Amino acid sequence: MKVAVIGVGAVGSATALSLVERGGSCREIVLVDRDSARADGVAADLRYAAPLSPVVDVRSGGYQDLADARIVVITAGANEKAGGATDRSDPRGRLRLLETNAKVYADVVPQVAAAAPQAVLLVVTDPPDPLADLTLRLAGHQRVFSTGTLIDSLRFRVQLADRLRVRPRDVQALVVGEHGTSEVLLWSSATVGGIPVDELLGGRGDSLDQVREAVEKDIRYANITIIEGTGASQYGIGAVSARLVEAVLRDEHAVLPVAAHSATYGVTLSLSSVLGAGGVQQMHEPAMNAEERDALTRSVAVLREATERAMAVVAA
Ligand SMILES: NC(=O)c1ccc[n+]([C@@H]2O[C@H](COP(=O)([O-])OP(=O)(O)OC[C@H]3O[C@@H](n4cnc5c(N)ncnc54)[C@H](O)[C@@H]3O)[C@@H](O)[C@H]2O)c1
Repeated sequence: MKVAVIGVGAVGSATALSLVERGGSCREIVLVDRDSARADGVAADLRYAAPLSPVVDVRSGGYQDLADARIVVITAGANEKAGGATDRSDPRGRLRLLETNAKVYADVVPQVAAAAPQAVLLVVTDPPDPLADLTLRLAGHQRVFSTGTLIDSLRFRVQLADRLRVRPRDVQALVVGEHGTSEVLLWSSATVGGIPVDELLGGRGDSLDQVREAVEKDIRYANITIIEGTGASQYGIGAVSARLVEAVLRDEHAVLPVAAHSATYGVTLSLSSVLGAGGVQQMHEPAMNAEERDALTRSVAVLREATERAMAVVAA
């Protein structure tokens, strides 16, 4: 099975490495970048690592090489550092990249859709949710989803696990809404072993308000913390993207907080989504208290406005 990655910068190359190392789900990886020398270099580097993994061929190519790809992962575009989106006090966050990256998508998506008309399209570029709505429009089909808040939900689980001294795999906790500053952390349904996390945190004598504030800040701005150290957040999202590719190729019906267009809300947002062949097959609303529901309504309003701006860039 063929997988393509468009944009072979920090995130695209980390995604390709994770695809090679996870192994088994794809047989061929094609890397495409407008900087073809970069795609050639990353493909050559990875090809020499591939013999250590289950059989996979890695090569660079052009859009013509996307024929028969089952899924195309799009990471092309400016990142937060290049796009000046690294100010924690700026509520726009990743939305600052919207105009720049909508123009990149206007170039990339029609070429992808023409070369691989049956492929599922996974949007990774920031801001991923409005760009996924734009991709729906540009590709002319519904097999589009974004990485959404899976990365934020993993960060939430890791932060809670650290504080509770349990392994992150055993923490059930979701972030929904926008992958961005308006995202909503669902504290009311976060559990460990069936026990609400609030109860466990309270039992440790910690001030719940203080813990919440610290955790929310760490998660909402985790990208900036990473970028301050390395210039680009890449390994976490690379692993997330490879995991999502696997869920689609294996038709897993995996339940994950990824984003797809919701007819109910009229935008692409993350809820509890069922992922398999063809992309997101069902979306369900996790349990929320009134405060969380209000926050989700605000997040949807942010996404609606951003999606309109993305469409306007392409219409102009
Ligand atoms: N969804 C998430 O959770 C998440 C996490 C981290 C980063 N990101 C986003 O992923 C994107 C990529 O980040 P990065 O750090 O890899 O950036 P990068 O600058 O390292 O790489 C971007 C690549 O895209 C290529 N590119 C640009 N325009 C292109 C076009 N028209 N056609 C083909 N290729 C093109 C560039 O040549 C470059 O190699 C950014 O928007 C970043 O903010 C998203």
